[in-house]
Amino acid sequence: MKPIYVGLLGTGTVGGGTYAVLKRNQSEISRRTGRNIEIRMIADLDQEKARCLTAGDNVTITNDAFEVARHPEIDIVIELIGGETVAREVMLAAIEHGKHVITANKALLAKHGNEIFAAAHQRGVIVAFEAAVAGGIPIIKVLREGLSANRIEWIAGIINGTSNFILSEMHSKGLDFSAVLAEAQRLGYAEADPTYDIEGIDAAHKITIMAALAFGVPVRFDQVYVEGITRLANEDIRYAEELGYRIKLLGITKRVAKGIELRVHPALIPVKRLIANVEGVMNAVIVNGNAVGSTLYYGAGAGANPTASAVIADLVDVARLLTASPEQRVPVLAFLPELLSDTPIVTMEDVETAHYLRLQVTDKTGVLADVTRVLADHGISINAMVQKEHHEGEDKVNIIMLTHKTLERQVNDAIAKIQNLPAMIDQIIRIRLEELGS
Ligand SMILES: NC(=O)C1=CN([C@@H]2O[C@H](COP(=O)(O)OP(=O)(O)OC[C@H]3O[C@@H](n4cnc5c(N)ncnc54)[C@H](O)[C@@H]3O)[C@@H](O)[C@H]2O)C=CC1
Ligand SMILES: N[C@@H](CC=O)C(=O)O
Ligand code: NA
Repeated sequence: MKPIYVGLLGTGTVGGGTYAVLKRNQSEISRRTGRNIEIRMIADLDQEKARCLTAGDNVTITNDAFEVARHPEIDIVIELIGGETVAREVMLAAIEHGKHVITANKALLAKHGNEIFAAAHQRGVIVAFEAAVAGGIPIIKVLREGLSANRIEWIAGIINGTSNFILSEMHSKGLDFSAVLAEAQRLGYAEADPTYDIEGIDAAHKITIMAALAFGVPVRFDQVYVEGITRLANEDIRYAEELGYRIKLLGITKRVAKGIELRVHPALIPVKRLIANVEGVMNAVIVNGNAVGSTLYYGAGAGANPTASAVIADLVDVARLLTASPEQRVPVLAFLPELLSDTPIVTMEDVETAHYLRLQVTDKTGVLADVTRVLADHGISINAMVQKEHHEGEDKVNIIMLTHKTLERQVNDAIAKIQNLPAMIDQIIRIRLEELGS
């Protein structure tokens, strides 16, 4: 039987890994698909890089991604160039030319997914994107197929390898933020613009995609609440630890009475939870369904080989479905496109969580009474409180409070009031706390 011909766009970290893993595991993969899958054309602006990678293999190399996307011989196009402009145009061009498309580009799907999915549906081709969320963890497969018996209640995940790597190194080695980021970049984990990683934007892209699959809603990146790890201080990581918590950057989406929560922010998690102990570039995602309960998925969230594993799993899936009619395929967002719902995303002010608050105050009597009065006035009850001893010669103390679950709006109002008390020395630090129990 004729091999399946693939066009590969981009031979960087993921593209290079995809080429190498496909070559290495070719015979094993053919035993699964019954057909050979051959990368026949490659486009990269840096053609030399592509030549080194293919080392004399029978592959046509070009710097024009559109030439590959439109080529009549190509059955499947894999987009691994990143970005949102050319990537969007080339994906749409490939779809228009009847190619099935595979991408690892979460930014593209979170922002332009609705357009791309609609174009693919109309043309009857597949859009596959396992590598776009949580790297090598097959979480898209889980949400689309494995848990399809469930009404998904919530998802919480460590879904950015770079920021988890940074937090882990800061925590375990006390290393400086920028040195760790440079190492993550060297290892190929970080995005082309690493602010996407450290400011939570990449995690927001991924939670947007997971929310769409979990709840059967369109992708709505513009409505995610996003807060990164750049304002986290080492002392908060230390104080959290003393209280039995670890700080992680979480992507969370949850079904609540008013709609769907969709948020990314650092959070304290009890150290006893497995997910609190996920370190380095590893990712982990908890999916809670109303039949299965909580399930946990763990694996490498970034890097050449783990991401290639996900890209090639998509290749195998598409290869198996090439002869199936569109109605026989699993819907791209897990629910039938005509049955997607318009459940609203709730604003952050309407989200209810517990909080860690660190107040930096002048060490004098009456301060604590003033603070607790404001909290009580706002209906905020305190779960635990610690006063950290001040350093010699300093007039400042840190008061750490853990609150019970409270509406974000109430906490915002209370923080604003407390911030104005004369004893306050610095900005109040607030980090949300997630128990992540079942
Ligand atoms: N690096 C990782 O661990 C992961 C990356 N991703 C995603 O995979 C995609 C690729 O990421 P990386 O491989 O890390 O990037 P990269 O920067 O290492 O590679 C991109 C490649 O595309 C080429 N390229 C850029 N624009 C092009 C154009 N217009 N035409 C032809 N070639 C072009 C570049 O020359 C480069 O070789 C991105 O969307 C990224 O978000 C997803 C999961 C993990
Ligand atoms: N930059 C991303 C790469 C994978 O999606 C990350 O660090 O997780
Ligand atoms: Na994945």
